[in-house]
Amino acid sequence: MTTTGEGTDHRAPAGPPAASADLPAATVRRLPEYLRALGALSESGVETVSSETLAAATGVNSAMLRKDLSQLGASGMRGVGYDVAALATHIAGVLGLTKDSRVAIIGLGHLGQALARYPGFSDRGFDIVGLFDADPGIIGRDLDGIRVRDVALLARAVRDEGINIGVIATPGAAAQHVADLLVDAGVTSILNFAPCVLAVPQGVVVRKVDLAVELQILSFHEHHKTLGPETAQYRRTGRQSAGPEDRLRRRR
Ligand SMILES: NC(=O)c1ccc[n+]([C@@H]2O[C@H](COP(=O)([O-])OP(=O)(O)OC[C@H]3O[C@@H](n4cnc5c(N)ncnc54)[C@H](O)[C@@H]3O)[C@@H](O)[C@H]2O)c1
Repeated sequence: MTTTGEGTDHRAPAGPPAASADLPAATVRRLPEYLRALGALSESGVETVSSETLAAATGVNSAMLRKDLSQLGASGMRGVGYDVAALATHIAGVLGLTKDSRVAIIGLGHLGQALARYPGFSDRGFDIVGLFDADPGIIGRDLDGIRVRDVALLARAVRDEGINIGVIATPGAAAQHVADLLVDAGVTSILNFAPCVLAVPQGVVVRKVDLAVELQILSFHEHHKTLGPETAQYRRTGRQSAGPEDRLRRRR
């Protein structure tokens, strides 16, 4: 048996998670990271892992990781650690990854084609089964064995082929129309890359991905790291104090 980490303190969870639908959103956001780290450990032949090692592999502190896992129903046992395979199965169950998802990408331009060709989705149980576009110059193209179809055929494909996740990679102006097509066909999970807010009925979950927003957040941290602690008041109140402005002017 291979174990990583000293001072192990938890074992694999037993039984189904209690009320996983009520998990805090922040915990849910961390679960895929735990799963990824557990997958890497498993591939290296590691069978048990301490909370400290798993926390280090996922970039969270170990107290938070233990709290997250206890909310999933993980029980702890000193000196044993988490069973890697059992914990991975448990988290996959909470995330609903026990059956493969069937994904359609709509909009096969620069981004859509990159997503369609990325092999990492199927490794994690997301099978890309449908590619749809509105441009006759793109419809009919073969992308790694999948033919791009006319978006007019989307609704029928959703019903006939069990597509349950739609990925929107069209320009913003077309995104709401595409979302409407997906929802009308019965899709209740949408990943939206277009820079717009989608209106969807209750019960439909939309996750928005915006790398520009992530870059802006990075920029914020970089900016305030450079300016130092004087900016704390600005961060708290939104009012610019004289200090950072002066320092900025000195740097220009
Ligand atoms: N979220 C992010 O981080 C991120 C990053 C890059 C791009 N984007 C966004 O992703 C989207 C795609 O970007 P891109 O660079 O690939 O654009 P692109 O112009 O290269 O591709 C867009 C594709 O959508 C297709 N399309 C247009 N209307 C359609 C419709 N009604 N139905 C089906 N297909 C339709 C076009 O024919 C084209 O193939 C844009 O909205 C862009 O702003 C987001």
